[in-house]
Amino acid sequence: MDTSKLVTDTLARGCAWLVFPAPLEQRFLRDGAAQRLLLLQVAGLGSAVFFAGMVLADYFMIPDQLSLAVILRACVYGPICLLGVWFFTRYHWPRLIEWAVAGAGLLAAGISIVLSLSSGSPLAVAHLVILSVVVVYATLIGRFWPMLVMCVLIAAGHAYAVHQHGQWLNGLGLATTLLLLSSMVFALYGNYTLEHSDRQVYLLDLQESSLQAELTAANDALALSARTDPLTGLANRRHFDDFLAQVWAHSQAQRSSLAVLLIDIDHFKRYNDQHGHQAGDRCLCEVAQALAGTVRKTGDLVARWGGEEFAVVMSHASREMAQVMAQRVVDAVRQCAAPHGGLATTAPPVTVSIGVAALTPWHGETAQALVQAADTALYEAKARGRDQVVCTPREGLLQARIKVRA
Ligand SMILES: Nc1nc2c(ncn2[C@@H]2O[C@H](COP(=O)(O)OP(=O)(O)OP(=O)(O)O)[C@@H](O)[C@H]2O)c(=O)[nH]1
Repeated sequence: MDTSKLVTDTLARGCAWLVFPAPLEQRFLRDGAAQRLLLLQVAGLGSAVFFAGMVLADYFMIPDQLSLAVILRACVYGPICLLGVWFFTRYHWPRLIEWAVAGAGLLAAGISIVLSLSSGSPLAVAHLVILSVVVVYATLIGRFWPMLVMCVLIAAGHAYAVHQHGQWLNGLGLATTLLLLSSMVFALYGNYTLEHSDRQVYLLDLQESSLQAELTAANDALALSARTDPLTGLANRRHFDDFLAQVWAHSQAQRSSLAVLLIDIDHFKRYNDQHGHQAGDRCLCEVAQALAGTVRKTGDLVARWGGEEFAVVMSHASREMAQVMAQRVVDAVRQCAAPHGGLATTAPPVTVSIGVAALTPWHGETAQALVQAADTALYEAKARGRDQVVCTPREGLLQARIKVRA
């Protein structure tokens, strides 16, 4: 299934369970991985500092266990947290890192429960409020499902601790229980809402970028078809005109020579009459291929001029270079697989006649005049018996003629 359909379906279905179909979920994790990692790195380092700072609460509430608290906070939780941050910075496991956040929360809560249970202080039960702080801190950054599991386990640990303290449903035990449960409900609700909107926004972004990509592809295809001849796949007349105008301007600025070749298939009407229009189309394609295979220099363009005529623009090409290229085209077409067969004198191969014109453009001349000159040369090639190249006069002479015409 393609991504854009998957995204549309998922948007329509909604993501109430905070999980996308597998390929989308993988992409969601991958795309958000760098940002999540940064957040969790900062939060992980912050939690090591924050949890060490909790030693102040230990000092006031369970002074008899202060040294154990320092050991557990500074020598157990802190290093494990730093190790986790190092591990996930080195190994990018976006799914596991979310569960590691829950693991860190559970470790912090576990340490608080151990400290509370091992203390004989009258405030040992009140010390369990730290669990609410742990829950809020973790759910601010964690993903919903790992946080839900963490909350359930912390709630069970808390219930066990107040039960051990003998304050199940009374006094401070009840107060810390209510505080913990309400913190969990609010924190999880906020967490769910945030993750839900996070996912929704991700889907909408994805949908927009895939629509954008489709639009760009459609525009590109449209632009390509607007300048391509559908039968031969060569550039069409419009593209030829635009390209010639560009090369002309460039050659004028650079004072370099350019050439135009006009190519016409000989006796093509007879070919059509003999073999039918479809075979004529195939023949046009073969000639087009022969042309494209011969004129391959970047900066040159082969186009279908219209009907059975083709045209070539050669940038940075002198009259002599263009003449050599035209002769190669004549040979290539003669060798291509299309047998003429329509006329005894030209059978077996299909042949072309070519008119060549080349000059260095000066002000006052136009590209159209150059094409006109190539057309006149083509006419002459036909008149001289076809299957040949005729070049316009040398540059100076051609320039003079073009000026006279203009
Ligand atoms: N099959 C096919 N034939 C085409 C296409 N476009 C033009 N033609 C045919 O090309 C032929 C051109 O004929 P003419 O202009 O008389 O030229 P010619 O028979 O090639 O004769 P010379 O150019 O003088 O050698 C016509 O029969 C057109 O129908 C096309 O797209 N496909």
